[in-house]
Amino acid sequence: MFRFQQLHLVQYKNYMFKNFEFKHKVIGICGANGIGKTNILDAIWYLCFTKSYFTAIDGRIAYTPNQGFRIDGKCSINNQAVNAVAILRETGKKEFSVNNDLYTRLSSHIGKMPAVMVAPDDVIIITGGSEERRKMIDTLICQIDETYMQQLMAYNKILLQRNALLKQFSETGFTDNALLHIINTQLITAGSYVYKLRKDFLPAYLERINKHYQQISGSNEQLELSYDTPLDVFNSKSEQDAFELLFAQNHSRDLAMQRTNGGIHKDDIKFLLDGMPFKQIASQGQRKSLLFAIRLTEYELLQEYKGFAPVLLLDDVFEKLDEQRMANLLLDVCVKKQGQVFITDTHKGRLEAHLQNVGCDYEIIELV
Ligand SMILES: Nc1ncnc2c1ncn2[C@@H]1O[C@H](COP(=O)(O)OP(=O)(O)OP(=O)(O)O)[C@@H](O)[C@H]1O
Repeated sequence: MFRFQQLHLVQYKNYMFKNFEFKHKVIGICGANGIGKTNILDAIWYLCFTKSYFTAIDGRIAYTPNQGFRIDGKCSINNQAVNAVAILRETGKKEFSVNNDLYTRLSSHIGKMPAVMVAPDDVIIITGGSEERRKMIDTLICQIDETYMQQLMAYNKILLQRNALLKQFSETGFTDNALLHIINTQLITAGSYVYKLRKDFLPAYLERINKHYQQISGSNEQLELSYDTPLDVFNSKSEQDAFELLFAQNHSRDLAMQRTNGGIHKDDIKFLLDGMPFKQIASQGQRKSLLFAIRLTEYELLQEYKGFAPVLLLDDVFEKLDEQRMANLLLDVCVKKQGQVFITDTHKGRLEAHLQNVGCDYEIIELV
């Protein structure tokens, strides 16, 4: 079991200095727009992922006009006390420690404190570009497989180097094929691992999303989800061979365009509804149902791989679904599922009524 008991914020967004205690399984956080509800969820996310869910640049997090912040979280994971501390020093230096052990590599923390967020802007996963869906897959698999994360980081770094090299070839008018071969080999080694895991992992993941979608939407809509990768053309080959063939096929194009046209950085997930692209024909409600289906699947998979439930962070979800669907979902996540749930809403009465209705063990934090 993974539970937060305390969260202490110093100069984190709108909190100059604030302490929160959590004693229950479900924590409802309510208050007016802009009061800082989401910022609490974000601070929890920060402790789980060593970065903010909403703010890409750490320097923008500190309570304006100060610099630097600190988040202290006390939790228990399978009855072990865990004290996670994230600090951004005024110099811009970032430190992260668990039980006073300072990480030398922040990435080693990923997966130790699993979490799932549902936030209003997340429908971008469905409506946005392919990078949003790759981020969705990677956030999940990185929490499950540490090597995947390392290989993915290596791939992204080498990809930048390869693109810079292609540019340099064009500028100097000289193509160093020997050097390109070396960098291709490095890229293929890292990429093959990521490709293999995506290929092994995604079919069952997508099937589960589909199952959850049918349950949430209460319909028999024909939703099709598939892993879409340029490496597919060589599917019968090993991952390594597929990559080599793809690079060989794209060789002249890569040189002409000065960038790498094929690889796992072009992967996508295709969502089709009744044979049509989901984002083109789905209603708001259908998009929201799919988003919940995605997050519930992530939750379940993390629970299975970790042996304990992740923390679930639900930001402003009441606007997302109709009353009955919301009630069903809350019953599922607040009662049937094991993990701790943080849920924000502007209306205290509505939030409390929902939590009372499902009969869960809850507390309300009212921000004023
Ligand atoms: N670096 C910062 N310094 C000071 N205040 C900040 C900083 N970053 C964000 N804020 C403040 O945090 C507030 C937004 O907080 P948050 O998003 O948590 O609100 P919320 O209660 O979730 O609102 P809503 O109900 O509208 O979603 C804003 O008032 C914003 O000005």
